[in-house]
Amino acid sequence: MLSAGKVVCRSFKRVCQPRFLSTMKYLNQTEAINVDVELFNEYKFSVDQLMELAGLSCAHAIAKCYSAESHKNVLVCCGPGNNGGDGLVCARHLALMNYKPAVYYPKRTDKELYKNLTHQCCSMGVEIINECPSIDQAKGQYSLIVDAIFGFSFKPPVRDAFVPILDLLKQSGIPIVSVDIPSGWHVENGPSADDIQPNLLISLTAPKMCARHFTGEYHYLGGRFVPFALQEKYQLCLPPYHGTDTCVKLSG
Ligand SMILES: NC(=O)C1=CN([C@@H]2O[C@H](COP(=O)(O)OP(=O)(O)OC[C@H]3O[C@@H](n4cnc5c(N)ncnc54)[C@H](O)[C@@H]3O)[C@@H](O)[C@H]2O)[C@H](O)CC1
Ligand SMILES: [K+]
Repeated sequence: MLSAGKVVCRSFKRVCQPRFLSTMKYLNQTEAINVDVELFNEYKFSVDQLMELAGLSCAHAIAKCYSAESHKNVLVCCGPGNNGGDGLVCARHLALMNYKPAVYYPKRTDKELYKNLTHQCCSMGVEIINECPSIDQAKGQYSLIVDAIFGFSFKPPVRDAFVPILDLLKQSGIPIVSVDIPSGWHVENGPSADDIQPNLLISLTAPKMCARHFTGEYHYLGGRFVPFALQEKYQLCLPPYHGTDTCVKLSG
């Protein structure tokens, strides 16, 4: 018999502790890529579908930690891959939730999906800035920075084009929200000494191994789209989402 507060993860043979932190799986880079590939190839999700849910869950996690009243002006930094796409979606939803996001998207991906996401942001009045702001400019204009630069496909070291924006994140002192992976961190081994230190980490699908090194204020899980059979196959032992929530607090 189970003691109070313990829960069997659906049909797993494992018992998860309250808040699931002790048994929840932290994926290595290959596992993260494999789950992603299965979602697309076996379950036939399109990238647009998952990106929309991922980006929406990020906007919701941000709203739970930083209100639009206290953190209205948000700089959303978008990288060249799907992590950057999550950032574009997140920016659009933040705008709908009464934040005033601005997007910095230095290496734009030449694909229809990314062009459409950028177009949607522009059409909804989200400012797209072309120059990396200086530290003083950023401090004067933004109270929150969303880091959607690199996700689970990042391979160190950071290439030159992204050094200025990562330096800004390291040096401005503005609270950082990292989408899935704190950019620049090794996906499995975590940060080196001078890497960014986000205040909020939003892991998507399931946390990656680097999240064990996260010491910031809030850790959330988003991307509520993983079919139960896939959760079982990878023994993810995810925490239960509450009601209709798109994200769930892991710590903070
Ligand atoms: N199933 C899911 O969990 C979903 C996750 N989503 C998000 O997608 C990213 C992973 O996306 P992917 O396109 O595979 O990779 P990245 O965004 O991490 O970036 C690839 C991009 O970055 C370039 N790059 C890699 N290393 C470097 C480097 N050292 N310097 C500069 N540039 C680098 C590379 O060339 C590519 O252009 C995941 O984390 C989630 O955020 C989906 O949105 C939904 C499904
Ligand atoms: K990121």
